[in-house]
Amino acid sequence: MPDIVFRTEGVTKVYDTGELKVHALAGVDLELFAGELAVLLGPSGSGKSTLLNILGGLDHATDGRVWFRDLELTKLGDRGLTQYRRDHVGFVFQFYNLVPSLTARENVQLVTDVAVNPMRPEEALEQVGLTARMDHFPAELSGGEQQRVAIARAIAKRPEVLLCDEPTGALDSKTGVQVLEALKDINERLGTTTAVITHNASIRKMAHRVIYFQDGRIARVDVNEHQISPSEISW
Ligand SMILES: Nc1ncnc2c1ncn2[C@@H]1O[C@H](COP(=O)(O)OP(=O)(O)OP(=O)(O)O)[C@@H](O)[C@H]1O
Repeated sequence: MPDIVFRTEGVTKVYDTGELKVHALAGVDLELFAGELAVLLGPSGSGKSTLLNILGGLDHATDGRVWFRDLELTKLGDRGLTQYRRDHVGFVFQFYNLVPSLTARENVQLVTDVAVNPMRPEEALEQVGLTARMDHFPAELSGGEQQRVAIARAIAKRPEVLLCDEPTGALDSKTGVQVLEALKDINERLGTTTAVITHNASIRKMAHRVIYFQDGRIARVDVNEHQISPSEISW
């Protein structure tokens, strides 16, 4: 039996913007397994970010149920979700959201200063291959390096899950591959369950499983028997 980290049952999400109701998720049943690297693919507007935000406790489902291990997220209020995010979830977004006036090390330290059992900032930056750049400011780093600082910041609190929304969306192929290598390394070395949303179909080749979205539903799940290394991916 696989060790299940996330389970969703009939999750729906309706955004009510007054005149218009947008059905972003229309009944999603999904399991994510401990230690896997799952890639979420699908057309723009198919609901990928909405689901990731619900799994990460950034948003509430309209209906249905979501569990992280034994914790039912759909029973939690805002305070419970904040605690859940703080204790268990690392996020990586398309834009790195680093503090420009702080060095790489200090950006990571913002998290390690308040986490319960964090790595040292130096250790987190070493995990993403940035030991030599720890005292650089974001403006002195390439886009890929800045994203790796953001990944170091996300993993420094040793989260059980890492949720990534278009982590290479702003990067060219070469720097994007370095970011994917950092994610793969963390998944393998730390065993962090990782979900990656992307528009880039070639990234699916490094995943254990590929989850295809269509119109707010999961259209298909493929198991990838032979994952290739990010260095063999280009776009
Ligand atoms: N805050 C919001 N208010 C209203 N509608 C929203 C909101 N957020 C998302 N939507 C709508 O919900 C649907 C699903 O959006 P979502 O961002 O989850 O899709 P996605 O698959 O991640 O798309 P993309 O690949 O473009 O990021 C879309 O129709 C989108 O316009």
